[in-house]
Amino acid sequence: MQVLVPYRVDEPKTRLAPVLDDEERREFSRLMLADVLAAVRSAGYDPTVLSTAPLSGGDCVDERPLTVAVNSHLEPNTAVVMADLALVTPSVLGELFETNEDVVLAPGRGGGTNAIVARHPQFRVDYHGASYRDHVEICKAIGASVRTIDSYRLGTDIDEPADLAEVLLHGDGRAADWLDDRFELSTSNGRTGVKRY
Ligand SMILES: Nc1nc2c(ncn2[C@@H]2O[C@H](COP(=O)(O)OP(=O)(O)OP(=O)(O)O)[C@@H](O)[C@H]2O)c(=O)[nH]1
Ligand SMILES: C[C@H](OP(=O)(O)O)C(=O)O
Repeated sequence: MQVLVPYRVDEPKTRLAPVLDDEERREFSRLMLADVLAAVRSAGYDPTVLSTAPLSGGDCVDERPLTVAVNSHLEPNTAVVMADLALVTPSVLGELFETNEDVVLAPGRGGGTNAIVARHPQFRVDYHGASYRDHVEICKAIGASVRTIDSYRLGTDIDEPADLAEVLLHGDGRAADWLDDRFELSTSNGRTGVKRY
């Protein structure tokens, strides 16, 4: 199975700008990418980074917007795993990859789709907005069987400052180490967040 990991090189993780400056967002997003790639490899698969610009040898560079780029590299039996899943582990990826349905969806909080396995030849992605709902509708339209994976680790994409608390609480990769050197948990305002040391 082909495993694509989309990655936007320019201006990564803009929604983290309230707490991380430009250089920090670049560093942190690269470390999340590295953690995701390591987990895919440990699960027994060879990931391809679908990147908007060259990163290191072996990437597939495609400057077009996310949906167009992914669809043009979809072939039956392709997984798409986002690069901002800082909590992902080989075992949850194994659960995702070792399925049989035509399309397997791992929803993210807020309506997105954090990971997909697409085995049906007519399936196409449609990211942004409530893409999980859109992907279910696409499956209905093409008559594809669907399974939704209920997973905290696959469901936690790191988009907003509040998500960083999840990394401090449950991460153990390079991104979590990097964050742990700079931030600590803050429990003073109700919901657990992060604050700089
Ligand atoms: N190849 C490619 N990957 C993308 C593109 N836009 C986002 N991604 C990747 O898709 C995944 C999910 O991205 P989002 O969380 O929607 O956006 P983001 O760019 O990471 O962060 P924000 O700027 O805060 O929206 C991440 O792995 C991104 O690196 C794109 O246009 N092309
Ligand atoms: C790409 C997008 O990611 P989000 O903006 O939900 O993190 C989606 O999953 O449709």
